[in-house]
Amino acid sequence: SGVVVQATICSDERFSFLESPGHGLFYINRHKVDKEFFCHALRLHYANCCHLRNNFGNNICELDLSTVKLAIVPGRKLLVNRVKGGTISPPTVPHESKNDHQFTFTSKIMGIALPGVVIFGCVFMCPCFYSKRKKTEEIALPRDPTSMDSISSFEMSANIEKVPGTPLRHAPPSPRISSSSPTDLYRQRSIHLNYSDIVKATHNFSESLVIGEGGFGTVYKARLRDGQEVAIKRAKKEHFDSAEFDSEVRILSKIDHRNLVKLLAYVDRGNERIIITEYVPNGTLRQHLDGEYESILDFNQRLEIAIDVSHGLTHLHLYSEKQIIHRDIKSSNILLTERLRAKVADFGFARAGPADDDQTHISTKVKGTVGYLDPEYMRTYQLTPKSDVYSFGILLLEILTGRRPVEVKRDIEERVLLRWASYNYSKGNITRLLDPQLEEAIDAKTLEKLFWLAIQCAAPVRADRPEMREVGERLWTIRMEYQRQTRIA
Ligand SMILES: Nc1ncnc2c1ncn2[C@@H]1O[C@H](COP(=O)(O)OP(=O)(O)OP(=O)(O)O)[C@@H](O)[C@H]1O
Repeated sequence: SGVVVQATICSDERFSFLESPGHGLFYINRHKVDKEFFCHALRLHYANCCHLRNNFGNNICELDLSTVKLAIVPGRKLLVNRVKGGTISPPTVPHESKNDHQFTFTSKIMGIALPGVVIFGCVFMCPCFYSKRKKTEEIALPRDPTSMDSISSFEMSANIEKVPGTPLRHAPPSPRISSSSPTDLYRQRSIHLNYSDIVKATHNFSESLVIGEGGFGTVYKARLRDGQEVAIKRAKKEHFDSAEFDSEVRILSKIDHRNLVKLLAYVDRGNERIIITEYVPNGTLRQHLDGEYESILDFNQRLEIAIDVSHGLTHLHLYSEKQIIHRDIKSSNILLTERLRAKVADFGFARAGPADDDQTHISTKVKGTVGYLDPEYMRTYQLTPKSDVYSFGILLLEILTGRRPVEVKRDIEERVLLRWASYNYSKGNITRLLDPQLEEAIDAKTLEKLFWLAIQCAAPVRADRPEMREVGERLWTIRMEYQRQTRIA
């Protein structure tokens, strides 16, 4: 006598429930789950702009958008736990067959445009895209202790002998520590700091030294006793028990590359989680593209920035001790030096790639920023370095057009950058795509190669995306050709 209602929504997950008076059965992908889990997952999909037909689930889960909408404002971070742990089957992933590589030009464009249409539909239909909010919010399903993500976090922390336990995960908060006991101090590259040094350097975390506010904390600019300028990121209390702080520290401590922001030290004790990195003085790429600085980035500078980012990512993917996937490549995470060279920042979502050579991917919860998230990763929960390549494709489009991945105030057909760029590329309207702030006339062939590269990077299927190293090489060649042309002209 119950009524079965079902809907297929984004990420290929099938939700169904049977409700009869005083009783309910809830399923995700035909696996029985409890109501709380069901509703949490449904809210997540709703928040992620899936269109739920006939108000599916609204009566039982009270899908009040105001509780979740803030998590998916375009350009903000999104954190999604995967549904797994034996109760729910992971989606099957299409094999990277030969056919995957045999798209014709038109089908590629179509393939790229279609997810754009989906995003576009979301932008159009989902009121959450219209809400504005400064701070990042996260939403997460209850953490599953058997998930690979939590296991690898645990294993990684066991490997870092210098990282003390994070007391807040295991014990009630202890009072703020201002001593210089060795446990509250992590020394890296000869920087010796303790909590009181940091309090001094930041004038007791003075508002006047704040240079930024991110999802996980406030960033201060400070000068150390030896005169060195540093950025000090102080984690927010509510994020103390998150894995992001540990992740950022672990990853940063192992890498040293001129296109990646360097970790200098960190303090991890009591209520404080503080990361000290090199200070990169010239703002973010997004601020430059938004015209917040006096001069507009010229075309050559933009190419150099793209090359720098590709080199930083190639280092993470290929040459660091462990393969690292950044997972949050976006223009506001690219910091610029005085000479306008780029450094990739914010490793809060970074994680190690597959440990085994035979493994093609890791299965993990989806993290990243809306607008930059690899659709295949979102659908399958399989993370590979190609997810960074996807985000890089969107970033390259930003660099060329000056636009953000999603701009809700634009006309409908222009709201989703990838879709708009793919459409115009396929019609041969390439010069239309170029940032109008650029005063130089750029050769159409150069632009075509660049847009094609960006569109390929942001292909919906990872098999169609180039490796990051190849991306860097192609950018390098395009820049050489461009410079040769400008010298001749
Ligand atoms: N090393 C640094 N040097 C100079 N400025 C920095 C540095 N690190 C961060 N900032 C500034 O602080 C801001 C906040 O950085 P943070 O990495 O905490 O967050 P975010 O990436 O902007 O936001 P979110 O966490 O939501 O992605 C940056 O946008 C940048 O302006």
